[in-house]
Amino acid sequence: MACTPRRASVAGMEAEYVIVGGGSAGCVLAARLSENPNTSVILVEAGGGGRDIFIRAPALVATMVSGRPRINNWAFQTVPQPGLNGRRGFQPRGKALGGSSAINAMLYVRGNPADYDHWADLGCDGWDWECVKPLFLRAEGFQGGAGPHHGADGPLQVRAQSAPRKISRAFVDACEQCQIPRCDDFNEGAPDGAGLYHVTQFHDGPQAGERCSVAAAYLFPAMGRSNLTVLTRTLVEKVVIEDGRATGIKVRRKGRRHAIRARRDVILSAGAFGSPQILMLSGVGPEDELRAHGIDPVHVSEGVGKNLQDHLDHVISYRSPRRDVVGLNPRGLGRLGKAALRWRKTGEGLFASPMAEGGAFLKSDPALSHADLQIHFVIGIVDQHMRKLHGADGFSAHICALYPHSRGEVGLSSRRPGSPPRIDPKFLSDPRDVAVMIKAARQLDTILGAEALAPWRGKRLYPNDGSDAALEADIRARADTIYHPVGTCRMGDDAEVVVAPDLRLNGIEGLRVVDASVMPRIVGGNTNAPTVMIAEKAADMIRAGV
Ligand SMILES: Cc1cc2nc3c(=O)[nH]c(=O)nc-3n(C[C@H](O)[C@H](O)[C@H](O)COP(=O)(O)OP(=O)(O)OC[C@H]3O[C@@H](n4cnc5c(N)ncnc54)[C@H](O)[C@@H]3O)c2cc1C
Repeated sequence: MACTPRRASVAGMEAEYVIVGGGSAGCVLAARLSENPNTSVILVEAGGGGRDIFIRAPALVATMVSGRPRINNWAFQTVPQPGLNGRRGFQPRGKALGGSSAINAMLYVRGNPADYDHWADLGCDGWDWECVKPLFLRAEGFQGGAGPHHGADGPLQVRAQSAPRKISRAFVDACEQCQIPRCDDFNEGAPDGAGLYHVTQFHDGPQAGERCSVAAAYLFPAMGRSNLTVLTRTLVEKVVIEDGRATGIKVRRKGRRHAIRARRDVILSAGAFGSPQILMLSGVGPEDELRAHGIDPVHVSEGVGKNLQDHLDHVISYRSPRRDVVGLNPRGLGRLGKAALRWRKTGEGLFASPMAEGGAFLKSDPALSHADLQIHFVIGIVDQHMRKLHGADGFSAHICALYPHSRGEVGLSSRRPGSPPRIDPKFLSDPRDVAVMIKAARQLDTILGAEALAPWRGKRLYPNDGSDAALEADIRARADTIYHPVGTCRMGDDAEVVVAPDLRLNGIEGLRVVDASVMPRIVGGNTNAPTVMIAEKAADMIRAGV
């Protein structure tokens, strides 16, 4: 396996393509570009190898997300959010090969076809649904076989959950009792209704039951190629730009600085926080932000770091008298222990669960043309991203507004590479988002109060009287991200965009951004599959010389 070279020196390394960040997008690019034996690729990742048990065992996601301790997680914080009573939000991000797909909930959702048509309307030629749908299908290895809405031969293994808990089915029944129709597949056209999520999990071969991170899907099978070098535990500090052209990167590895040259392109795939941060550290970004940190502008691009969009999420939790849910108490931990042993033998059972088993797409207003809210139904109590632990057995349901109007930004907290970016989502800064979240919280309340969930319902955490004022207060006191930051290197064709629809950086040769940061507008669903699609399309364009 040609992973981190043991003896070869990093100094003096060069390749045609140098990819920064081995996350969802970076792994797709490294694998696709190195399919051509006549080209060479170096992939540089700050985190580790992405193969440990925390990543492979789906249920262990709970130990990574909280960032306490930091396992494969950058565990960023936002600046205080006035919309959230001045609280700092928490922003987990994957730090390992696989990136955030190594610590995510594995939910496979593409969003609404109309989202991509809207991208095209925003000046992203070639990114409408008709153009991108085949790329989703090419990426997918669906257990249920190929069909009009699924691909079966792609690297990303996708399956229906093998053994969802009874309570998740009861959640779907509860939705039906609230006139939300049943939906068997959220990826058959526009998602609408309640059902069980499909997951990016191996269904085939010796890894069956393990998480299928994008590294496991695309990169690991390609690591034997002699034209692909993968450097882990290597921090990219900046892009080197000479005479208006990106010629390579500066990295820090084992305490030493090195330069790596790119003969053709440097490709930034460091995610919605990492990519704008690296651009700014390289002198590319808003002039005031650069000068405030003593960085001489190499190229002023006011859009870098702007347009941050994320799904703000409100969660309601109940204790449960039943034992067929997850609880962090001696009996619950005993059940998890048994489930771990079963999973090791069979790849099945509670340890294979994404925890967020059930879901729904619904409308905050019946007059809307499509769903603008999404629910994640979780089989245990989740409070503050698992940073506040409860011993009781229980369940939680999250609801988020899919199309927020608030726009935030990413900047620098320091000019020192390795320091965290300044993240300001500006949650609820647009009052329209407050109104939608109040409606969302009320709908979730009604669903969780439905008859189907009665056997599981115990005492509710954080009860309120259900008035607008009480719901708003609860949202401002507790809501936070559901982990979908995008948009900070926006693609499009107007003067403020960071990248053109070919994902080349406007104003600098030989530099592209390929990751969730290029989305001009957040999609109405989870963001991993869309990011994989973006990287598949980027690989096509790069190979075609676009
Ligand atoms: C807890 C959590 C749960 C989620 N659940 C889901 C889900 O169930 N379904 C879904 O579809 N989406 C989910 N998401 C979102 C989804 O995983 C992300 O949108 C997607 O992975 C983003 O891909 P990316 O390539 O843009 O960035 P990432 O995958 O985050 O990759 C960026 C990579 O760059 C590396 N990097 C950053 N800076 C540097 C640097 N300076 N030098 C070197 N390397 C660097 C990082 O370590 C990382 O590996 C979740 C995310 C999180 C955090």
